[in-house]
Amino acid sequence: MSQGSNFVDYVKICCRSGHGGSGSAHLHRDKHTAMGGPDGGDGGRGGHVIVKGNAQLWTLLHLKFRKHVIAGDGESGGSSQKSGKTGRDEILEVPLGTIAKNSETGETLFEITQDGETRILTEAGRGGLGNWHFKTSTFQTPRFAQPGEDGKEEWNVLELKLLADVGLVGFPNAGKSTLLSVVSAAKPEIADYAFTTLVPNLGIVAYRNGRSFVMADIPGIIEGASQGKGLGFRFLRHIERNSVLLFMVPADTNRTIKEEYNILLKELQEYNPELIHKPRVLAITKSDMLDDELLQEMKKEVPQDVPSIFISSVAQKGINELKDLLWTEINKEQ
Ligand SMILES: Nc1nc2c(ncn2[C@@H]2O[C@H](COP(=O)(O)OP(=O)(O)OP(=O)(O)O)[C@@H](O)[C@H]2O)c(=O)[nH]1
Ligand SMILES: [Mg+2]
Repeated sequence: MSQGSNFVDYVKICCRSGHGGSGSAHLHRDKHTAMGGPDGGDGGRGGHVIVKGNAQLWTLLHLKFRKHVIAGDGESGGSSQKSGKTGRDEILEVPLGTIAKNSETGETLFEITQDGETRILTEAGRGGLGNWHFKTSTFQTPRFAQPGEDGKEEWNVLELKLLADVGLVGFPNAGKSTLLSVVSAAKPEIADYAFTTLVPNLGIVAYRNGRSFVMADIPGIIEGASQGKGLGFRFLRHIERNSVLLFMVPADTNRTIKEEYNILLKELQEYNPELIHKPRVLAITKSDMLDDELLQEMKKEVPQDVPSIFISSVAQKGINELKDLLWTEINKEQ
């Protein structure tokens, strides 16, 4: 995260849910009744730690500094069967696509996919029952009630997989970050060395008539990324959800376009065969480096089984056509 990234995809939070309030052991008493029956109310449940989906959020950044989250305790029950107040819930709002895990066991608890969806992350203690519950025909005056249940304290992890419409797939230096910086307001780091991008960047791409889509710049994958080499492996998981994959091959590759495209495909397939079924577009980047003759040559050797386009982020060539191609593919899928 040292690159000033606006993207946080992992937070670990200590969550404490509230204790349940204790039930009341009150016996009814008024002017006319000296020794009434049991009327102690139930204790209120403690507060849960709750996770709630919010479609307006894109990162977990706002939770980065919340190391401890403490929900309120439930209150004790009162006389006249009055229930104790419920403890205050703590609600953590998260972007869609957030996965909750127990940090100790690594077990996945749930995933938030809908706006407004709520799930309990750390369950609160139940309130204790008041004494009137324990009254029977042979036992008229229970002078005891149930204590409230304890809350829980546990470490949980929230993890976000990018929910982007387009994921950029290419070797380091293919020009992925440059493209993102040209089509969106995102300002990823760009440099002429490999692995400039160490964390994924998100950008919102403005399209015609006020419409937009989300593009994710994913750190470069290299040959063997699916075997765990290079950084790509750690981040490949972010593209599992991207609905369209934009393959990027630089015009100055020392392989042929087809070769490089096929290597990228193979990497993805080895990592997760399902990725192969996602719609794809191929962009040949840095086309400003080609003279007309070379461009015509190379156009003949592009793979025919994928929509493709020559672009130059630097010279702003082919960018609108690329957006058209992507838009068509994004909307085909739905
Ligand atoms: N001539 C030319 N150079 C480009 C173009 N796009 C990117 N570059 C250059 O290519 C180099 C790599 O660009 P990046 O955008 O950082 O590449 P990347 O794919 O994000 O690389 P990693 O983050 O390392 O995976 C930089 O020096 C860019 O200036 C282009 O359209 N034309
Ligand atoms: Mg980059």
